[in-house]
Amino acid sequence: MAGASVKVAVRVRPFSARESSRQAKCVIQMRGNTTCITNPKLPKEATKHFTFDYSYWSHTSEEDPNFASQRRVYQDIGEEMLAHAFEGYNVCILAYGQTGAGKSYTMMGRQEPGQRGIIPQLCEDLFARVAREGSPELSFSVEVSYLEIYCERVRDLLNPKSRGGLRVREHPLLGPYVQDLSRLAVASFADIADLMDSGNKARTVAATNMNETSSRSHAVFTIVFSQRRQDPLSDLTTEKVSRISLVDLAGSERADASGAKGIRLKVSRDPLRPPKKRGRPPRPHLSLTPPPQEGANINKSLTTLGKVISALAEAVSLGVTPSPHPPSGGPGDFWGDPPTLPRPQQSSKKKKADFIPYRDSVLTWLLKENLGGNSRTAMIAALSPADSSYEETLSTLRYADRTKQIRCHAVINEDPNARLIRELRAEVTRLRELLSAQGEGLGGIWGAEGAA
Ligand SMILES: Nc1ncnc2c1ncn2[C@@H]1O[C@H](COP(=O)(O)OP(=O)(O)OP(=O)(O)O)[C@@H](O)[C@H]1O
Repeated sequence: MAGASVKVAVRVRPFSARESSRQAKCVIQMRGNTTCITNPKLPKEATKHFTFDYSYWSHTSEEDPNFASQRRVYQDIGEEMLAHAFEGYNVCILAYGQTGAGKSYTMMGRQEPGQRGIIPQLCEDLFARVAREGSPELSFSVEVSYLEIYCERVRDLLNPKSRGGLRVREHPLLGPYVQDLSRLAVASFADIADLMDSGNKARTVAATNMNETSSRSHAVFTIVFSQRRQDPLSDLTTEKVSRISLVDLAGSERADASGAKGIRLKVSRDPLRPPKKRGRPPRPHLSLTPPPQEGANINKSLTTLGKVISALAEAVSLGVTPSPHPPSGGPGDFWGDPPTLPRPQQSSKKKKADFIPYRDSVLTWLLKENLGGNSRTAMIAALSPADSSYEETLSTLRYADRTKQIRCHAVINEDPNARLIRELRAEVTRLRELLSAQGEGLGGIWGAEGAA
């Protein structure tokens, strides 16, 4: 199979209060799937056009027939990805874009009616479908984890005691994972909504020029969804497991553009000292006083993500299938400086394909399978409409354009029994269809003969 391309959507939000107060001009137009951007400093310069799987116009309001609501975005992207998860594929939805462009709104949204984002809608649909399809033969289990990567350190958002610094390790078959990350079983949408809520409250935020509550970290919400089927004919139990990764990336702008330059994590106590009181540590908040640190570190993961995307796109243009499983040689552990892997002699095309720098950041290492590997992946690039953000928005559009070229090679994650039964069932269906087609053909001839 050639593999499926990463689905790419872009979405433009309304003006923020700050942009409106500065009489911002909208530099984005959308027609069908095409997004156009005009340079406000050179309005006579040709408008740049980009075509994506979806271009969502959310700059106006519900009254506008072209307006893309939270529901519409979910129906196009979330529903498709959930259907793939039920088929047994790993799926991933990533939100990318400048600070304040609307990533968290698209992924999480707000509590008010009609404002919920992809993650809560997908979780609700998942449990609704589980309730509809569950039977004595088919049972489901759902587990969730929620982590943030802040300054290349992983923190468990579902463990009130976690202060970051969890190790990322590699399982020989299952790939990279976070050691000691909580994975909590949930039985209903209410359970998952509670966890989401407490995880969101624990995220590292800061006020920036672009966004009053800017998420400064990359947040990865993962649902491990298992389907166990008892086959009544063979009496075999088969299992399919899919991993649903929902990722809200930190703002992609240069640190100085957001005003985030010169800020760093400020917690109300020394993070190396044990907490005095029991319970959740205070929510990390950033202040503008201490020396710079954050920008470079956040950008390490984002810069590497950009390099991974470029390398994957280049590999596709060279006609090479890159492997997210490069020749192993380093330790199965990623903490601190990534190991340098010894590389065997290979053709220059193959070399290029293996130079996908997944290991250069925690984010890309954890999302390795979702970027060109065993996953169905979608990216939503959030755009600011304002002329003041022109450069950043153009760079987001170019990033999204490159992402379109990536192909993933998803397989159904099932045990060998499940695969055998599924293949035999498909074979039976194929033979039945063949027989009935031949029967119809013969019936047609006989019918014609009978009529003669
Ligand atoms: N499509 C939209 N419709 C209405 N409001 C929106 C939309 N997109 C974003 N907003 C609002 O704009 C503000 C910034 O959005 P959001 O927090 O989602 O940005 P972000 O890209 O996640 O930023 P950061 O990287 O700083 O966390 C929020 O108040 C959000 O509610």
